[in-house]
Amino acid sequence: MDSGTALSDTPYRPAALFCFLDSLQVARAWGVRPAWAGSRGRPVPSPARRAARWRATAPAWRMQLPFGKLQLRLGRLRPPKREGDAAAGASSAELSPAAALCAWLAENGVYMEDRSTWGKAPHGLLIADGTTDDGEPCGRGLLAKREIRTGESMFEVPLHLCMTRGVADRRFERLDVPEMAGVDDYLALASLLLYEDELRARRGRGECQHGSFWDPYLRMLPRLDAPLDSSDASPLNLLWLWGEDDLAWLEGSPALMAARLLRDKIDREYAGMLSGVYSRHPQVFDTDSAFTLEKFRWAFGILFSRAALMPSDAQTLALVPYADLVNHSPFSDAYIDMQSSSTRYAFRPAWKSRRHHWLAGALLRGDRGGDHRAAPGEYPNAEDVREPPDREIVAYSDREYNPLDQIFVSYGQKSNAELLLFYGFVSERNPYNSVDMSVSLQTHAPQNDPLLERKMAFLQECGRDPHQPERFPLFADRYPMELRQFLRFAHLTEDDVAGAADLEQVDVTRPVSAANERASVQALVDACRKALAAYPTSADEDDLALADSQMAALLTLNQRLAIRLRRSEKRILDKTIAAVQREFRMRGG
Ligand SMILES: C[S@@+](CC[C@H](N)C(=O)[O-])C[C@H]1O[C@@H](n2cnc3c(N)ncnc32)[C@H](O)[C@@H]1O
Repeated sequence: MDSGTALSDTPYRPAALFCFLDSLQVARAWGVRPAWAGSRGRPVPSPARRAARWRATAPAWRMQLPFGKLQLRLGRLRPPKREGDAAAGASSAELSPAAALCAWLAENGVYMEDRSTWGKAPHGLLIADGTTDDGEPCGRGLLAKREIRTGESMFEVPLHLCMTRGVADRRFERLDVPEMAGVDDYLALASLLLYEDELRARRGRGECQHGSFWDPYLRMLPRLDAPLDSSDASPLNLLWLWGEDDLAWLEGSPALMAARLLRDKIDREYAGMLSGVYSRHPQVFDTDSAFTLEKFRWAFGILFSRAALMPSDAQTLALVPYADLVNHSPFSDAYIDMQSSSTRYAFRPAWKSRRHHWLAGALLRGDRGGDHRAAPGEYPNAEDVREPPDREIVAYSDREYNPLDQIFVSYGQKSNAELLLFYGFVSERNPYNSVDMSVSLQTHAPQNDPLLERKMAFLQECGRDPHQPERFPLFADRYPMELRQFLRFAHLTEDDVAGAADLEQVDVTRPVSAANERASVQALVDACRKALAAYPTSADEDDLALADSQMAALLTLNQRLAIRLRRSEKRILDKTIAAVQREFRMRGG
């Protein structure tokens, strides 16, 4: 290199993660919606606009009274009863988790029927236990039960069924833990999840009568101790929860460090809660069983992989039963959001079990149906802590679905490393896959670059820290022009800036000089080669390990995921080298 400035060899640290680590506010810090939200960077039509589009294109039956010929035709379309259909009359303990969830939704005002009724289309979805996308297992998912049209609302889940920050605040206020109102949203929601999950577990052990209001939802959540590669129980298998043996398969990948940092951060958050709120209220937070470090990690894993931050109201972070069964497709434009309720949901004993509850309560003069063993903190219907029923969570379909097609939403435009870190899977055909490249002025060799001081001062004026690396994502088919501009800037020589009063006058948005262009291109190629050399295996070896069925059969799920991730990163680095060199040659370099 002909200048003293160069690409830094600082280890990769994903910018997004670092913002997150600073504040724990994943989505807000990223400036994007997290788990669910699609179309990052693109204008998002409001739910009202989508609803209007849906109404405009809605089939006639959507507007009609729920009887007549059309009703009969729809009746024929009905698929056979499946596990996900609410099994009338059975108690929730006898039902499969999916059926119990559907029954609970129906009891709480969600329209789950197969036939249309006043102003309501038939419920369009069913829960499938083992789904796949592109041949890869996705765990549970939602399938279309009938044809679903573009723009149609696929489901509506009332906000009063969701776990939100507001619910956590009200819940812990009633438990006499006012400090919870002052902690971060994620910490409050994780604590609520652990508290409710302990009620569920105690009910399972016969230690209390009702358990949690969210019992059927909690039963559906993946667990840390569910066996990997199991088809019935779903394991929570996010990268940052992997053991060191599995992480070692990611040597060379930036994701390895990201996983360790995230786990350390969560562990520190736990230590903070343990020495603060939890230890001050031992009667609420049992740190020997319900609020252990392992369970705290589980709760954060659930929040990262399932909680939704609503695009229309970035303040609302929610665990949304049922909606969080939709799997991700990077090709989907659908996302979940919140809107004013289209139905008058009400807390009233209108459904069978509630009517029974209310009747029994009335007969026993307010004894709430004779719940003899209600444990402290047990709220059978949790009505006084739930959100008001004036809003609902919806997702509008971005395409047509045929019966039994799996429906998808987008969790956002995420790289494979982000998908593995926060969701536990890698997408083979992910157009948003990227590898971050770190570049900086090399401060340890200032004597070689007479312009180094000026360059550092200039970066500082631009609001950047010259001692910190700048990170840019490399995609398979593109990289940001800002990366080239930074490299041109880093490699400016005195000849390049001759005649310019200050560095600002040098236009790095286009080639500055032949030598500068050669140096900056070479720096990028060298950085990619260095990143490739950090992996202990080549892309060909990874391909072979996955393609050879005998070798692949010897690998565990996590080993396969690790190989798929690092192979996808190497492909990007290879393609970047080829593209940069081609571009340089085409410009006559
Ligand atoms: C919001 S949940 C979706 C429901 C989930 N499949 C379940 O069994 O409960 C997100 C999780 O689903 C799985 N998932 C979602 N989309 C996937 C995909 N395209 N491929 C593989 N797994 C996927 C991942 O395990 C992820 O952590």
